[in-house]
Amino acid sequence: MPDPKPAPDTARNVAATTLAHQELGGEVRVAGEGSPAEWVRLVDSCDLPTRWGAFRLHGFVDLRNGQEHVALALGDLAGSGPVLARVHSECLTGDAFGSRRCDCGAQLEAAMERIAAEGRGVILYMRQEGRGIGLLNKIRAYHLQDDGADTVQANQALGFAPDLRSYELVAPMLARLGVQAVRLMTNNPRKVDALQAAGVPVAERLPIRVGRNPANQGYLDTKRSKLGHLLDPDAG
Ligand SMILES: Nc1nc2c(ncn2[C@@H]2O[C@H](COP(=O)(O)OP(=O)(O)OP(=O)(O)O)[C@@H](O)[C@H]2O)c(=O)[nH]1
Repeated sequence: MPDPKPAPDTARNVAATTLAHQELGGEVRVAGEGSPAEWVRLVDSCDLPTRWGAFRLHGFVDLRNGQEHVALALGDLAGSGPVLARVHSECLTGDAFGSRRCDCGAQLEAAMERIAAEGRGVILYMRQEGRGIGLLNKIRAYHLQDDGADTVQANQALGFAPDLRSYELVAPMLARLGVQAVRLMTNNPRKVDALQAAGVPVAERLPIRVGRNPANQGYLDTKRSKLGHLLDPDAG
């Protein structure tokens, strides 16, 4: 039997790691104080050779809570013209384990491949697992979906909104990398609106319809019908 579920407001995945604690020193700010540009710090960068190309990996910390985020970059981001970009939300099950319950892993790989082919672009990998409810709550949500709930109903049954993500750190992270405007790979119009509202010029939205399979048909149909994703049911 699973352990009893904690109250939703204690369940957010915001625990600081050891490295983040070192970086934070005495600087932890209370949420809402200052501006997004002050909340995020670029800690360090390194080369990251990958299957698709030689990326640079940039590590950021959110000074409000110690949450760590990364950017995978290729080419001259500060050069002229909007940068091919993806703002990807963490999905351990899809990105690392090859889960077929969602389309996340296929989208991440497709984005890296497109950026490598173009020779310029960036992926912000935001640690907002499970649309912000965290990994263990996503497992609870999957359990409910095993029993018949859809992805929105499962979040709601656990006491969460369907989507808890925020995009306020995207603008300062991109600015730190020299990006002035993006061509955004996404099927999610709410993400485009959220980025524009946060001060990120989105010059173009590029669909990224990959990874449909028999195990995620219902999930993708719910994203289209309840969450507003621009997904053609017959798209590959
Ligand atoms: N709570 C919850 N989160 C999920 C589920 N399936 C995937 N996720 C999370 O959803 C996030 C990805 O959301 P999506 O809606 O696929 O993508 P999006 O980023 O809004 O839109 P795209 O840019 O088109 O991919 C990741 O954080 C995943 O961990 C689920 O059934 N329940």
